Amino acid sequence: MVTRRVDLRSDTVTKPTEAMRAAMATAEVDDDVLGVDPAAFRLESEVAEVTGKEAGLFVSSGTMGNLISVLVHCDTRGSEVILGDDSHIHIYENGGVSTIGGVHPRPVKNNEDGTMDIGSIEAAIRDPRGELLYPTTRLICLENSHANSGGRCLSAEYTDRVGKLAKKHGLKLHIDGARIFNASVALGVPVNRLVQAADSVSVCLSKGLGAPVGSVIVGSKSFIAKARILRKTLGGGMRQVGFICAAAFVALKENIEKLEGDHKKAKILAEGLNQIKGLRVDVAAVETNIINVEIGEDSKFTAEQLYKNLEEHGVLVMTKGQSRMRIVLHHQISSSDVQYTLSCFQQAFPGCKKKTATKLEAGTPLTIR
Ligand SMILES: Cc1ncc(COP(=O)(O)O)c(C=O)c1O
Ligand SMILES: C[C@@H](O)[C@H](N)C(=O)O
Repeated sequence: MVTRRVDLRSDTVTKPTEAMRAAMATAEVDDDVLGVDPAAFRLESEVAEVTGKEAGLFVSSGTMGNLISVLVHCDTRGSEVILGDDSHIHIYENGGVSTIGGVHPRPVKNNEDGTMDIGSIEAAIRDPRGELLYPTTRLICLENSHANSGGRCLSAEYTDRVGKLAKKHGLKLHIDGARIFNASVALGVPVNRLVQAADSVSVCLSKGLGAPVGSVIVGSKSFIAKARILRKTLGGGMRQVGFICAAAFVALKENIEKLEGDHKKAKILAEGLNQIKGLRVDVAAVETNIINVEIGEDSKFTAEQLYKNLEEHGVLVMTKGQSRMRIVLHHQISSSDVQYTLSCFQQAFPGCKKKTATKLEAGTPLTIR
């Protein structure tokens, strides 16, 4: 019988801490649809402050944050949004920008580091003289950190270049910042600098920061005013929402400092997995809390079979196709959980690669049972 559970499926799986539960129990709440919930206002103001934007709006999820942001920027029929072909908005949000918002997606190839070539973005911008034939480009979306590339971080300089391109063509720039705090910590760059060029950002409190629910979108006051109306239209107006905003405020205050530890554990786990014969991990690409693990063609396992093997030992991951799986670290995964996870993989793949182990950071002993 499995006595241990190590949930590495996502950083969305965390449970509220005691401090979050206490904050929820004592939260001062009121009707947020009427704009008077004090805990919601406090959280929105704090996230706006941290991101350097004028205002914020609490929404139920990152998906809703992205949807509202895209629809506010693309509020005219026939609008088109340029976004990564491997972006979360394009891949995992049920095509909401189109099915709900009537916005046409214009995917541009994501590079392995989560960026899109600036030239490719510019080439995708529609020529306004073709309006008889083409949709009208109104928005560019970036994602930082970039989940499907394995949590890779977009630099402030790259983001500024995309912002400059957007302005040159009269476009807006939205950043899916579900894990912007992970990028900030990994790069050592303040969040407000990373998103300086953006007209709007969707910031998840429910990912690496560990809040039970919610995101905050930030932007100009006029953008947020429109977003508030659209949130209500989409049924996202919540009444005494301060209960969950209070927990998110605790997450914002207490958990940013834990992100570096998540990243270090991810690196240690990545190093260990990459030493296992039959697995391949691009360790250098592990910049934050996400690890993509490739299962070798010569392996006896498919991702699904390995998933089941790990599950029998209480280790939960996500599969991504036949030969890839994703592991996501979060603040409720301990170093001991990392060691246990490595040993479970080791049992499934007996034998280490012949290559010498990649040098670990000093002081990070790695032992594989
Ligand atoms: C990069 C990214 N953006 C947006 C989302 C959507 O967030 P939610 O699951 O809260 O809708 C996710 C989900 O984890 C994500 O990874
Ligand atoms: C799966 C995906 O939608 C989710 N955002 C995650 O990263 O866990």
